[in-house]
Amino acid sequence: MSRRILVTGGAGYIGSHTCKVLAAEGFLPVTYDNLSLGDPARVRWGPLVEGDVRDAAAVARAIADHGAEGVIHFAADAYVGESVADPARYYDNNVGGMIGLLAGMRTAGCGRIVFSSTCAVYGDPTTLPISEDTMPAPVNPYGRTKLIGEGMLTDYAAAYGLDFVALRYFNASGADLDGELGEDREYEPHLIPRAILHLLGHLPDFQVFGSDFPTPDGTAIRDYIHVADLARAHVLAVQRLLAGTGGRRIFNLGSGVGHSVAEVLAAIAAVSGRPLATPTGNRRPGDPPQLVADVAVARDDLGFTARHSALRDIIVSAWQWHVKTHREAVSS
Ligand SMILES: NC(=O)c1ccc[n+]([C@@H]2O[C@H](COP(=O)([O-])OP(=O)(O)OC[C@H]3O[C@@H](n4cnc5c(N)ncnc54)[C@H](O)[C@@H]3O)[C@@H](O)[C@H]2O)c1
Ligand SMILES: O=c1ccn([C@@H]2O[C@H](COP(=O)(O)OP(=O)(O)O[C@H]3O[C@H](CO)[C@H](O)[C@H](O)[C@H]3O)[C@@H](O)[C@H]2O)c(=O)[nH]1
Repeated sequence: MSRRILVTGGAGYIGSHTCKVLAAEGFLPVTYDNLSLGDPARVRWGPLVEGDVRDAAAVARAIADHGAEGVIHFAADAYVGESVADPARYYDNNVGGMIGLLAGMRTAGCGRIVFSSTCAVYGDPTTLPISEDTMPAPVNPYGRTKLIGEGMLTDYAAAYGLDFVALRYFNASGADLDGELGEDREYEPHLIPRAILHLLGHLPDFQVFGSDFPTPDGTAIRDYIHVADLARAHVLAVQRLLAGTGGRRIFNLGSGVGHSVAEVLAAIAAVSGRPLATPTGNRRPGDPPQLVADVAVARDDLGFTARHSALRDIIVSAWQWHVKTHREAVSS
């Protein structure tokens, strides 16, 4: 029988891609999602349990009913700007979600978890690339809620014997290499899908947020990692926990290469074959100038190296998926 993993947020972007890879690796992913942002149509590789991670009793039931041996916890709110405007929502869902989930796991006797953390825990670091031993100093409520989540894992591990792997992703991007899944949100805040939706005529007001950063071309630099690579890293983390070979660890997940907003837009124009006019607006509050991962620890300890995260590969997969899914707006 396939080993079962409860995947909170499995109806979302990274969660659904991870369920697909889990199934390909012989696991049965049991999606646990309240569908606040998720889409049930993306739950195709295992059952869907509709529920909220803040509901400890429902989490415990889902784990027991499905015999889950571990949890991958994606369910959260994850927009930096929204977290600044409405921190209560973030503390409620992201910290409250951790409280409920970990309580439910304890009740059900499930002691292994892979946690979606973020490079936002680092804030605005001065030394690049960013290694895991950089002192966390988040600059927005979203990053602070994720750092609290990491702290809870450390404390629960010490007190209750929980085993965990926390993965600090840099910029998740791209679409499933078979074209089955992609990045599709009701409100889309991220650079690559926004630029593509703009080119396809679905988003009129696209602009570059700031060209006065202390970077070579003045636009902000990020480390983009393909969602297929992220998904594979989660499977490695789960396998590590199930094997009992050294959890309680934190890993960066990135490509190790930084690209500026201007470089990303040039790549989108090249892949699409369309000129992309890029008006420049103000900086977005809370955006650090540069975030690039040091990937050595994930490579040497987790055995993870990004394979699909060359910028062009990311853009090609995203472009193809959006063209297929959204098509051209009638009047662009
Ligand atoms: N997208 C990125 O670039 C990025 C970067 C770093 C970290 N992360 C983290 O990865 C995780 C997944 O991100 P994503 O981009 O796939 O987001 P997403 O919004 O596509 O998916 C989140 C899913 O969680 C569900 N959910 C939210 N609150 C819930 C709750 N209380 N109970 C049950 N389900 C709930 C939503 O319905 C949705 O399906 C998040 O934890 C996010 O913080 C994302
Ligand atoms: O329309 C847009 C959208 C974005 N940007 C810029 O493009 C870069 C990347 O922005 P994204 O919104 O795609 O990604 P972020 O780096 O802001 O966010 C990512 O990193 C965050 C941590 O800092 C969180 O983890 C978040 O979930 C994750 O998507 C930023 O400089 C942003 O200002 C634009 O210029 N125009």
